[in-house]
Amino acid sequence: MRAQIQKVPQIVELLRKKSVGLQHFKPTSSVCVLEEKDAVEAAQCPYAATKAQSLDAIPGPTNWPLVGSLFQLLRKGGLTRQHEALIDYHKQFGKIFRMKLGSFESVHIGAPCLLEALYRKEGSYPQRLDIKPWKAYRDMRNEAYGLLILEGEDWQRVRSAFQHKLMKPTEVVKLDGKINQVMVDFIDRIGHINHNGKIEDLYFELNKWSFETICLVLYDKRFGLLQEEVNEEAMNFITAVKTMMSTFGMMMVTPVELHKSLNTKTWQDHTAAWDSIFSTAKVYIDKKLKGNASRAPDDLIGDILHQSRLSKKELYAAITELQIGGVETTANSMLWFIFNLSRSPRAQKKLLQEIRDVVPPDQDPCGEHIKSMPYLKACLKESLRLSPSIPFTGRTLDKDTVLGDYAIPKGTVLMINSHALSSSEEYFDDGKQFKPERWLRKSSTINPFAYVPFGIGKRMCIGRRLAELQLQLAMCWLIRDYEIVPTDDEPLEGFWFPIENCQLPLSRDEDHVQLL
Ligand code: HEM
Repeated sequence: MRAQIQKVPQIVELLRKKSVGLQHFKPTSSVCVLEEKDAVEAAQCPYAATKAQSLDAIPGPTNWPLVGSLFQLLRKGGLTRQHEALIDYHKQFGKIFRMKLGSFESVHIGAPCLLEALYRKEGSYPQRLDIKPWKAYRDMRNEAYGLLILEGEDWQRVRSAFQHKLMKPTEVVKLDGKINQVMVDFIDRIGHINHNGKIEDLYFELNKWSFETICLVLYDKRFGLLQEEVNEEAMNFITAVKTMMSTFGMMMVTPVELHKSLNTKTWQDHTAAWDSIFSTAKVYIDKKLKGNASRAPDDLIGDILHQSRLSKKELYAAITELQIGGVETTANSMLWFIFNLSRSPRAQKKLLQEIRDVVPPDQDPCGEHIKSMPYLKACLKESLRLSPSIPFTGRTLDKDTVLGDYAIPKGTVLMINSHALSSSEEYFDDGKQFKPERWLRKSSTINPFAYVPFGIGKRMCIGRRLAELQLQLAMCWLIRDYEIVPTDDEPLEGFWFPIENCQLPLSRDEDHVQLL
């Protein structure tokens, strides 16, 4: 099956199957969670302005009428290279700068100290930035909002319904069986689809893997995406998610009302995609609601449906957004995890040793094993630091707030530039290098506010623990059977935003193929 897919970094790895000695060659971006403990231990923000200046005093790039810095950003490579432009702007304007892109104005922060100040002043219902295109669709179709776009007490109500089951490690670990069910198929598929060590589009395969996993967790439904013949319903579903994701960026920087009133192609595609997503999701959520009397121990969503007082409409929106939140982010993180290990044979060897020490050869890796694998955790952390799949998150200030030297008024959108923070040599020694050991040092000097791949505070990623378990288990399965070897040492071009209709067949590079 061939499909259209986003552009992927030029990653080509050679995977050698250790068990049979056959040569397999396969081709190919938490907050992490700032743990409460870390936050407490973190140094207090060293500065708070005695005499704060106004918002207008914050430096920033060109601000032309109507377009702001849009053309400048386009010249720097456009939305797909935004993360690099942000690093450049921080170098040019300092830890805080102000930028306008079309109608979207924001203040960018790129210093742990400013992030800490923001974290400590966080209210009960932190707001992210408004995703207007999503809200416009829901309002038009009279659908509810989910966690990604909800605000205030409604957000907290829905968040609490999911928080316990999704953020508690002892609950999430119960999902290892479902994750492994999909992994068995994924490993099998890799074995089948690599031809002379070449897999045409690993990123697409990883998207199908993450899609299949999150759907099994949320809807208890296997879509068969990793089978030879993928059914139409599944393809339509995955295509709709991709179309929805690839059409909303444009409507973030140009008024969505305009798109709606002119019925632009972007708006039409966006709404058609949401229609398709909702209609499919509703079928499976309804099935779960009907058959919810007897639940398996790993039926996380069944338990939530049973216990929560959310309306059906709220459940549709919340579960659909969990799915949206979990596909691309996890696939992208896995791709980068593979890539980073491909360029660090030493780390890979150490990781293989840890896996062999902990997982008996006749057993599948499971959640319990992961608990005894500090090196695996460090490798994932380091990969997310170097290559976070989401380069920034946002907050809309719900009160006037002093950050550093500036008094920033209520309503201002703040962008937390997590990628700029975690890739900075200022906060990470040898910051451009993949060094998992940095996370294992006894006396670590890493500022926890410099590493936030899953966001921060009350609004941080609710799928973090599930994603981490999924990524760690997947890497165990892969490393146990394969050696990941880079076939080139070309510098990478990272990406974070979907590019439509871009197929990137990865070709075998004879110079770099490593033969057994
Ligand atoms: C490696 C994978 C993932 C990464 C890097 C990631 C990253 C993020 C980030 C940066 C945020 C914004 C947090 C903030 O503003 O402070 C977020 C929010 C969110 N994520 Fe994830 N995520 C991942 C996986 C998942 C998964 C698997 C799910 C679903 C189970 C998910 C669901 C969500 C939801 C619903 C939110 C909004 C939470 C709220 O506002 O209450 N994410 N994620």
